[in-house]
Amino acid sequence: MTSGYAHPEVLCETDWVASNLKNGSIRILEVDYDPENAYRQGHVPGAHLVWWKRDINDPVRRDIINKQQFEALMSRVGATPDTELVLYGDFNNWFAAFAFWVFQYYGHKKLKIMNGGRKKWELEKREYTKDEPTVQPTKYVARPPDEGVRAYMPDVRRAIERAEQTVLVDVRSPKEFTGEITAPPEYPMEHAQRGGHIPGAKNIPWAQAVNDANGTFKSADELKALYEGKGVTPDKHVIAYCRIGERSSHTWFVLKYLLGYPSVRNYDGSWTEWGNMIGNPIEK
Ligand SMILES: O=S(=O)([O-])[S-]
Repeated sequence: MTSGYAHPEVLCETDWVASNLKNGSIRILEVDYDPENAYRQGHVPGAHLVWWKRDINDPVRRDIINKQQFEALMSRVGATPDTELVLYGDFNNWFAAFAFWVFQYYGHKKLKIMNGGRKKWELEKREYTKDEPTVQPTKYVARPPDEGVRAYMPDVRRAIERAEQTVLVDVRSPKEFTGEITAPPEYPMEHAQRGGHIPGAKNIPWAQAVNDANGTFKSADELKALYEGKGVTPDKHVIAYCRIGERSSHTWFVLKYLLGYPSVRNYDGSWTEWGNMIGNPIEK
């Protein structure tokens, strides 16, 4: 169900994907945390693999891919700036939402997330294949980055000073928020140097926006109650953050597209940058 969302066009249902698979009008990308236990076990027919660690994150610079790397990725999957890309993945679309944010940043606007991701496709026992698609590489030229979707450390400093106008949303687990642990509990990620959170941030874990049973997004009314109940209202500028900006991409997507908040940015430097910078104020 996509009704009630501010921008339902950025979501598609599994039925819609299944019926458009064969006509070649869409390009499907599976974005995984762990391809060995996801894409390589079988995927939606025609889906290309995007592995967050290799394809959308630069391990040397410890940053998102640069414009040239983005163009190379789009070229590899045979996309042009006009290609409609459907993203889905493991872990309730955690990494698919991260790809959505990175692709938006580099100006690719024709994007949809398949509601429910791998989980729902599997639950519905739909067709899977292990065959990897082959396509003719394209020459993709990205648009200039859209800085309107990204927040940087100075933006966060300003947000702390202007708390009546801007709200920071920490989407990590409560234990990361309080500083008891310094990496997501479920997965072997690198740890930040210090524990805690950015002063004044509200803790709303990202997965609260998802129905655990099938990985789909909660209804617009449920999402509204969740965020507005914690003071994250559409009249404020919102900055979402997590450890390195992946889970917070999911919350960015929910607030910007499903609820239609006018001013939402993802701080991908996130806790790893803020907390590791000695001198930055923190709370526990
Ligand atoms: O999602 S994450 O960047 O916090 S690992």
